[in-house]
Amino acid sequence: MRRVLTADRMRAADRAAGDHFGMPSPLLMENAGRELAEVARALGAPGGRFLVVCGPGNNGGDGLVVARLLHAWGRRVTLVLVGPRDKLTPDSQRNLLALGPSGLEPQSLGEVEEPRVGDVVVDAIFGTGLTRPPSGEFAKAIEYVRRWRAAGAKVVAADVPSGLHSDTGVPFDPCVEADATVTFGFLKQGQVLEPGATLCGEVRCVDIGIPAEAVVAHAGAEVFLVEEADARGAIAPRRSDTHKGTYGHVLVVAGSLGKSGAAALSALSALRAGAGLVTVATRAQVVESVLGHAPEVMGWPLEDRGPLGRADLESLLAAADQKDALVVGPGIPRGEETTALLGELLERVEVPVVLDADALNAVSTDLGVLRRAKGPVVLTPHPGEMSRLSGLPTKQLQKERVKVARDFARTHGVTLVLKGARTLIAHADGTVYVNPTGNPGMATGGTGDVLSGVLGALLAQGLKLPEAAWTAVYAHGLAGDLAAGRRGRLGLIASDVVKGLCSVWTRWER
Ligand SMILES: NC(=O)C1=CN([C@@H]2O[C@H](COP(=O)(O)OP(=O)(O)OC[C@H]3O[C@@H](n4cnc5c(N)ncnc54)[C@H](O)[C@@H]3O)[C@@H](O)[C@H]2O)[C@@H](O)CC1
Ligand SMILES: [K+]
Repeated sequence: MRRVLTADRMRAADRAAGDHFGMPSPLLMENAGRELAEVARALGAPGGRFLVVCGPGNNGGDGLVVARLLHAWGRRVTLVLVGPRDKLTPDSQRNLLALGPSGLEPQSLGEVEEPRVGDVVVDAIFGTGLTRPPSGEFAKAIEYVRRWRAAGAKVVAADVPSGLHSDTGVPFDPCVEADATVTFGFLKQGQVLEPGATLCGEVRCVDIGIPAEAVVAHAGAEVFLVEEADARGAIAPRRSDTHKGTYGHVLVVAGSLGKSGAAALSALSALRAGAGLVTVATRAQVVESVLGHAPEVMGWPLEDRGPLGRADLESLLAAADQKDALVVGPGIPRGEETTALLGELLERVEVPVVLDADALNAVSTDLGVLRRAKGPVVLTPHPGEMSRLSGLPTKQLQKERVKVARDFARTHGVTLVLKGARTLIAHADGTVYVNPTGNPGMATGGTGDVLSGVLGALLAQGLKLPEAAWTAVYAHGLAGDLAAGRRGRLGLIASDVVKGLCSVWTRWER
């Protein structure tokens, strides 16, 4: 797990480094500038030019250090300073002064000779201090950097590409697009969320002397980026003295006429994610077609009677008996009584329950049912379903995914998996995990059913929340990545992701 900070928490860590750990800000800036200069140097072609564009804040100060060092290393440097000189921060003023002996004089944007292939642009206009849309000469400078990149120069951003909001990952207009971003001390939220992650290019987090102890732990407000070792480490190797009972029995409540495939995908994925046994509870008329897709799955026929309602409760409770986890929702027939049915089911079932698809739409009409749950509950909405759950327009919630996911998980005492590029896993205690795996090829029908099955299987095998959730999401995304590696993204379908799961386990068993 890598800790991910907001701009506020990063500022607090910077301050603490100076106040309590003997690392004052000028020293941090020097370290930051040196690390950045080294990355820039490695990115440039021999004999290439370095264009360093500095803004008014400390991010610009980092750029001034870069200009001084690259010049001292014998490189050709062009320096641009955007904004009034007398408004520079004290640390930046100091570094402007330190440029004196080099004879480097800041130029204006219009004077600069266009960079070419092999040249490097160092973007030090804005960092974590950007709070509003860049305008005037700042916007113009960002447009120049974008143009120079289009002309073939490599762009390396200091801390954050200028124009990107370092908390939300949402860019202002305009925003720099970088080939690499060198970030200082700790990852920032905006670098691990999309579209920020893409705008950053390759992110390198460098040590500038801020000790981990300078970051104050904030229970319930932490954000972590999940890494492969975490997910891999959560899956215990199989012991030889085990049997199918060891690996849990998942009940999948899913499917209806025309949607038996959703049930089959979820059930099959649960098996492919290691569940010992999987039973699908579905309307009698579709049981056989579900089993037709997967002979390893068992069927629990529910009397045929349209949408799921109160009359199905007893049969579902009987089906849930002796099960280790439930997955409810993929392709279920939803009607007026479905919400009430789910409420009663949650109230009486003690094992973990994954709510997906139409089960989410059902609970969104009465969120109170979540609080009545006896066991742990995980919800796996895509942004459209999240919009119904939260009452927020999709566009708005996508701009503040961390906050929306965290608030929901806390308020309702559940684990929430908010799907989409960089799926978030928010736990009831407020901790948020960001998943880095997955690709746009997975934007295709049925991949959500696969995720719910994997999650159900891990819960049935005894993984606890939130670990089960971030492990399932990581593995599911990696399965999609490995499948896309073989078949490409465009034609990827959910069944390929199911097969990809096996590639994940082989990779992890090695
Ligand atoms: N504080 C520290 O100890 C360190 C800070 N570092 C650097 O400092 C950066 C943060 O510095 P700052 O907090 O000074 O902020 P920035 O350098 O990101 O710049 C923001 C400055 O521009 C102003 N501003 C914000 N939005 C604007 C807009 N749209 N148009 C015009 N002006 C705008 C702000 O008032 C602020 O003065 C980090 O990203 C990092 O690069 C590093 O040097 C490491 C150490
Ligand atoms: K920057």
